[in-house]
Amino acid sequence: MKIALIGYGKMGKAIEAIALERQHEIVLKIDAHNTDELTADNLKKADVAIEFTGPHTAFDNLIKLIRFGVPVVSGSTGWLERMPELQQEIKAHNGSFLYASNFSIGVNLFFELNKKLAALMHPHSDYKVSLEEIHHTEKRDAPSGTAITLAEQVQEVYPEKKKWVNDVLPAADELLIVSKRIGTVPGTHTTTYSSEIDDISITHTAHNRKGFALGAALAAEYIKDKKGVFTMKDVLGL
Ligand SMILES: NC(=O)C1=CN([C@@H]2O[C@H](COP(=O)(O)OP(=O)(O)OC[C@H]3O[C@@H](n4cnc5c(N)ncnc54)[C@H](O)[C@@H]3O)[C@@H](O)[C@H]2O)C=CC1
Ligand SMILES: O=C(O)C1=N[C@H](C(=O)O)C[C@H](O)C1
Repeated sequence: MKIALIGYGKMGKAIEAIALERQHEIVLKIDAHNTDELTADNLKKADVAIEFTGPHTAFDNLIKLIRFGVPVVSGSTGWLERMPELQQEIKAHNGSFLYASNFSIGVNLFFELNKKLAALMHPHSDYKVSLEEIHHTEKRDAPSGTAITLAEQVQEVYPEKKKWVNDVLPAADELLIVSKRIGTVPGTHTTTYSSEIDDISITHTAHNRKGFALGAALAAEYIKDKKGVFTMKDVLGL
C-alpha cells in the first residue's frame, strides 16, 4: 500500500517504521516545512493518507485530503469540535475516513473495560469517579483526546455528570480530568473510583509509540478500499 504521511514528527516517524515493516511504501511526507506539497497531484500517488500533525493544523489538512479524494486515517487530537463540519465534507465527497483518539489496540480494549466498569460502579454512589492522563511535555493539548473519550464513556453511564472539567475543582455535576505533563511519557490513562473505604482504578500505560503506530497502519489497511466513516471498533471487530 502507498502511504502519504501528513505530519512527520514523533508519530509520523513511528508510523513510517511500522509501515515499512508491513511492506508498505511511504510515497509522500509532509511536515511544517513543506506544507505547499500537500497537493491533489501529490496525493494521487497515495492509496491512503495518515494525518498526525496536531490540534491547530489537523482540520485544514483533513478537509484538503477529503477534497483530494484520498482515504484518510486521522490521529491528531484537539480539533474534534469541528468534526460535524468535516463529516459534511466526507459525505459530500463520498470519502473514506477513520478517526481514533487513540489507535493502540490496548487502549481500544481499555475503552471497553472503562464502559463495563462504569456500568458496575454507577449504582454505588459512595464511589466518586475521576480521570487522570499523563503525557510528555511536548504535548500541545489538554486533556488528551483519549481522556476525553474515556470521560464521554463515563458520562454515558453517569448522566448526572453534565460535563467534564480539566484541572479545576469539579462541581458535583462535573467529571474531573487531571492532566500531567512529565518528561517523555508516551501516554498513561487512569479511571479511578474512590470511596472513603477503598479505591478502584484501571490504568493503561503505553511503553512507547509502537501501539499507536501499529493501530494507525491497521486502520489504513482497513479503509484503503472502503467508503464511509469508520472507527477502531470496526477495525478490531469490537
Ligand atoms: N490518535 C492517536 O493514537 C495518537 C494521537 N497523537 C496525536 O497526534 C498529533 C501529533 O503528535 P506527535 O507526532 O507526537 O507530534 P509532533 O510535534 O512530534 O509532530 C507533529 C508534526 O506535524 C508537522 N506539522 C506541523 N504543522 C503541519 C502542517 N500544517 N502540515 C503538515 N505537517 C505539519 C510538524 O512539522 C511535525 O512533523 C497530536 O495531536 C497528538 O495528540 C499522538 C499519538 C497517538
Ligand atoms: O500526544 C500524544 O503523545 C498522544 N496523544 C493522544 C491523545 O491525546 O490521547 C494519544 C496518546 O495518548 C498519545
